[in-house]
Amino acid sequence: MKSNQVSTEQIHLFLTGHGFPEKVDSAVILGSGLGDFTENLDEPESIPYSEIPGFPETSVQGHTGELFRGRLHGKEVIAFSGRFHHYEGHPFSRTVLPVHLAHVFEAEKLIISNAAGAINTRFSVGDLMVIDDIIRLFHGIAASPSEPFRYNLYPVADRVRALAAEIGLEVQRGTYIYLKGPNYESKAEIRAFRTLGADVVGMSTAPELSEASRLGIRTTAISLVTNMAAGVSAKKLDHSEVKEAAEARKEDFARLVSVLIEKL
Ligand SMILES: O=P(O)(O)O[C@@H]1C[C@H](O)[C@@H](CO)O1
Ligand code: HPA
Repeated sequence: MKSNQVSTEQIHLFLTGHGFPEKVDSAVILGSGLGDFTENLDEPESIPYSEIPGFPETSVQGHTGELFRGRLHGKEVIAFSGRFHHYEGHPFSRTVLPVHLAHVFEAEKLIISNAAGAINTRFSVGDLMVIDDIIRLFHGIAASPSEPFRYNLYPVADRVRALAAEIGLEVQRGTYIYLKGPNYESKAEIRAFRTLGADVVGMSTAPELSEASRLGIRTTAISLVTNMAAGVSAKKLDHSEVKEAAEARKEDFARLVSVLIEKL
């Protein structure tokens, strides 16, 4: 597994030489605007992506580009504050670098998060949703032709919702449709996606999920609804909504991830 000729094992060696543990319990990939989760880590340390050999930089607003380590409930955690999107020009092999690192750190759990637009009219801005199925359109991810798209969401969404309920949080469950982006969808596309059964739409997560499943990492994926998708509300879409919605729900998002790290 190479990124810019630096293997994930070499990156692991670099990080353990800079205070990171050999192994972690959980790895968390933080979606747009969700980087403040790292404020909840005990004894946090971080390294900017720009200082890690083989790490690309992030170019999307709301992704700081920093790798954190710390502890939560006494468990070792690494958190990627910033991910690599295919639409930024990264090949799929690079979009899954955080997943490869979770693997070399032998993470028992991976929690993937993202900002998403709601297609389901029963959803609202600020809703948290556990992904229980994925639709991909137009963009293959598998390394070789006709390889099936694999993903294995662990555990079942009901368990995530039950744990959320224990801390007084209501969490939706539903299907995430993956679009390459970077532009938002048209109203007609959103209507079409609704008929296909999609509940939210976003531009990440599916490649990471696929790779995590291939590597056998138990993975849970959470969307934060940052806006109603095109045409679902009359409001004009703007990336600033992503930041605002994430800011408004950052504590609840952190509580949810925290209980998943503790009890899943
Ligand atoms: O990294 P995520 O999936 O959270 O980022 C979403 C998709 C786009 O990059 C951006 C849309 O504004 O947020
Ligand atoms: O409406 C959206 N569409 C696609 N990706 C998104 N990420 C946040 N909101 C959206």
